[in-house]
This record gives sequence, structure tokens and C-alpha cells, in this order.
Amino acid sequence: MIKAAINGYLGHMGQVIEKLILENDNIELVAGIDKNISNYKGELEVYENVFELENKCDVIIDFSHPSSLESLVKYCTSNKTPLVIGTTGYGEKEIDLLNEGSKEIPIFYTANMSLGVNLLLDLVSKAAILLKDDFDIEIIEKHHNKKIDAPSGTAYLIADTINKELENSMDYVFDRHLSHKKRSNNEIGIHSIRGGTIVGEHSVIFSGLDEVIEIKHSAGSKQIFGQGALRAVDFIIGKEPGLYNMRNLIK
Ligand SMILES: NC(=O)C1=CN([C@@H]2O[C@H](COP(=O)(O)OP(=O)(O)OC[C@H]3O[C@@H](n4cnc5c(N)ncnc54)[C@H](OP(=O)(O)O)[C@@H]3O)[C@@H](O)[C@H]2O)C=CC1
Ligand SMILES: O=C(O)C1=N[C@H](C(=O)O)C[C@H](O)C1
Repeated sequence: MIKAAINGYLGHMGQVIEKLILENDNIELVAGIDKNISNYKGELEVYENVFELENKCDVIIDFSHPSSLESLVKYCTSNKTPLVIGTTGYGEKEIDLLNEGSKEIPIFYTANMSLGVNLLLDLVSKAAILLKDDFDIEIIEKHHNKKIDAPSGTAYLIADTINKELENSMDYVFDRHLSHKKRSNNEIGIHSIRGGTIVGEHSVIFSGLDEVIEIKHSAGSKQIFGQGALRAVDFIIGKEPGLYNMRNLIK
């Protein structure tokens, strides 16, 4: 049995993953960590600080907030505990922490744990290469009204995947606020919508002369992300130190 702890346990994804672990014969949930546990009345051991974890676990699953990454990486590197991370909203500081930490432990990180979005990444890569000279590229992402970060981690992941295929020649333009000039050929427009209970939608629009291609993924439930995270748990156990993502898992 793989002993797992969840950081961000009381959050939406933390609760979805707890239910999925209960149905999983290979993984056992041994603890939770969250920022504010004063109202918590459940039976699982839950801590406010990762360093309070009493039983060493085999893996920590993190769906929380960028502010917790530093202590997570410190704890996991000290205890040689692999990490599976789905948290988004990371900046340069957090990416540096991931790169440094992954020299000592295996870290699985992706902004989107669904299989579908990872297929979409392959499709948009191919489309970008074929269409780059004649089509404008725009990304629209839609999420629920509880989401803190914008644009979504997945929108950045899509933009970065396209940009890499196009030899990093593209600039990102966000929401076109109060813009009074035409778009240029070398930009990717990124737009965010927030409302209600939308689980997560990402559309990549390639617009050319008299034709438009739209490649779209819609998440119907948060379970698809949770299931991806549990696949990542199975994958990461026993791996050498390094930074892994869905491409490593799916291939
Ligand atoms: N990679 C993927 O496939 C997916 C990624 N995500 C990402 O996962 C993250 C969490 O999403 P979701 O569960 O919907 O968000 P929630 O806000 O519902 O849950 C986050 C939880 O983490 C807690 N938290 C905040 N700061 C810390 C901290 N420093 N240490 C420990 N816990 C902390 C929050 O507490 P409090 O509410 O008190 O602030 C909350 O309980 C987001 O970044 C989201 O974008 C979400 C779905 C899929
Ligand atoms: O916050 C969410 O809910 C989601 N966040 C991820 C992101 O920022 O891309 C993935 C998914 O779309 C759901």
C-alpha cells in the first residue's frame, strides 16, 4: 500500500482526491495538511504545517496554493518523500524551487492532470507548426468563480507548448485591455472568463483567411484531475530524482 498525504486537504481538489483514494486498493490516505484547520472535525490526522506530519508517508499530493511550495519542498527533500503537484499560479520563484528540489527527489508537476488536455497539447503543437504563417492564435479559458489565479495554469501550459514549437518567437497578450492597436502576427492572445461552477474549459483558436479551427477541451468534473493525480502517484513511487510531467506518464 502506498501511504499518501494531501496538502490542501480541505480544499475542493483535496476532498475529491480523498474520495478517490477511498476507492483505490493501492493507495492509503494517512494525513492531510491545510492552512486553517480550526473548524476541522474529521477523523483523519490533519496538520497546519507539513513539518508536523508524524508518520512518514510515501508521497505528498499537493493541490493548494503557491505559498506552500517552499515548506513542502523543504520537508520532502529532508525526508526523501516524492511529490505530486497540481497547484497552479506559480511564478519564477516556484519554478526555481521545483527545479532545485527535483535534483534530490522525484517531483511530478503538471498544471492539468487530465488525459484530454494532454492530447490537446499534441494536437495544438501539430496545428501550430502547420498553420504558423497564416493563422492567428488565441486561447480562451473558462473556470468557476472560486478560482484565484488567472490565466489558468493550463492556458500558460498550452501557450508555452505552442511557443516552444515556434522557437519561442511568440509574445503573450492578455485580455487586450483598452488596446487601440491591431494584433501582430507573433502574438498569442490569452483570455480568462470566471463564472459559476464551470469546471474548466480551454479553447485554442487558429483563425486564418475565411476559416477557423478551434481545438477545445471541457472538463465535466474535478474527478478527472483527481484520477490523473492518482496515476501520477503510482508513476512517481520508486523514480529517480527529477522533474516529471504527464508526457512522462502517458508515453
Ligand atoms: N493540475 C490540475 O489538474 C488541477 C489544478 N488545480 C489547482 O489546484 C489548486 C487548488 O485548487 P482547489 O482545490 O480548487 O482550490 P481550493 O481553494 O478549493 O483548495 C485549496 C486549499 O489549499 C489551502 N491552502 C491555501 N494556502 C495553503 C498553504 N500555504 N498550505 C496548505 N494549504 C493551503 C486552502 O485553504 P484556504 O481556503 O483557507 O485558503 C484550501 O483549503 C489551484 O492552484 C488550482 O488551480 C485544480 C484542479 C486541477
Ligand atoms: O482551478 C481549477 O479548478 C483548475 N485549475 C487548473 C488550471 O489552472 O489550469 C486546471 C483545471 O483547469 C482546473
